[in-house]
Amino acid sequence: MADHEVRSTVGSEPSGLAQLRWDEPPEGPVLVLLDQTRLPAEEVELVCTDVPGLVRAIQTLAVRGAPLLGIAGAYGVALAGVRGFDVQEAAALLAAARPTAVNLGYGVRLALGAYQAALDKGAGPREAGAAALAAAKALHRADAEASARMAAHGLALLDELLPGGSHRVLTHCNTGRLVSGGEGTAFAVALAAHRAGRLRRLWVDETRPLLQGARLTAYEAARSGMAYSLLTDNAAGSLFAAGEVDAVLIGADRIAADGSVANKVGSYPLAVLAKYHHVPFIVVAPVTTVDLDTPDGAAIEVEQRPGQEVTELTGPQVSAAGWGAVGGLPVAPLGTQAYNPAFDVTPPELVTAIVTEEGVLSPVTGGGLRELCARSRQVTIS
Ligand SMILES: CSC[C@H]1O[C@H](OP(=O)(O)O)[C@H](O)[C@@H]1O
Repeated sequence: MADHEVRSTVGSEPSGLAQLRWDEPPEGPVLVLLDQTRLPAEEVELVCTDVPGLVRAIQTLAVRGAPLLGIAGAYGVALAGVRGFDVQEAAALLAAARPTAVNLGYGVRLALGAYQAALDKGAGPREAGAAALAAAKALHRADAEASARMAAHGLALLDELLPGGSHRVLTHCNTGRLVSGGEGTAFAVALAAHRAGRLRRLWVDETRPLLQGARLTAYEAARSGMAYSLLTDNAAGSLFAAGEVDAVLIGADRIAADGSVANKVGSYPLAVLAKYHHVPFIVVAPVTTVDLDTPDGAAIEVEQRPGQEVTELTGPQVSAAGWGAVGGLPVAPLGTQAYNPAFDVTPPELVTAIVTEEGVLSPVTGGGLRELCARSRQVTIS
């Protein structure tokens, strides 16, 4: 069950609503999400009281973005545990909600492992649920810390690569606080550059078809005070040709063992443009987005989404018809078939650097990735 509770409408100042928070009202524990399908028009909180409601929120991108999906997945297992639902079934439903972002499965497994370990030590279901909740909260904190460290590493890299000290950065999709326990991944680097007085402009790809750039990155950029301009995805090429892009900063949903990067569809063409125009193409992602069990880009499952998201002008929304029901403005003849992959894959040779909380990997090699992951500290559950 997931109910909309309008807590605020968008004003000039951020409402301060958290992108995701655990709450324990008298009627029982809930997971509260800032519904990203309603932004930027409304800041609406979605209150999830059970796992099917959270699964629908994930599938309709009310909650989205790899790191935050991991956190939401962990809280989903905790919600099942503390409310006495079937935790194994809940974990399976959550892990299958979206296939590409590896963080989702990671978060689910982390909380499920804590739940099972508590049971193995003789705890009852409620205590085990509390252990899963502690794991989810620990992941939430760890991601916020990772975001801050990525921002610092990323800004240092920009300063090293772009000595002018006034960076024009292009970004794709949305990678700010709406995808993270902290200030995000790629957007957090741009924010750090802005705060340091070294961001001349953020070029924001609108990111068709769900417009995460226009709706969400512009929303976050506007509130940060940085100079930014929105562009249609197909205008990016002319910006490169005009010499207006100093670097590309993007996030990731899954990084394979060879350094191939799955990210929002439209990322691969930017990597080709960056290569042709000798512009750094920088991926910013926490180590939890690296999947050493997936050997290469061809092995990454790319989510295929409903064609209506292309043939109608709107984002997905939850409705009586369930997730994926889209009530938009048709922009193509009725019955038009659409190709709508949610992601594409960029090969490592087109990636200048991968910035993680453990440091920067450049050039991108499988060995370097494994070494970086080996440095990563496990999430400590207090
Ligand atoms: C840094 S995670 C953000 C990542 O997630 C987005 O996908 P979606 O909006 O479908 O969740 C996109 O790939 C971003 O780069």
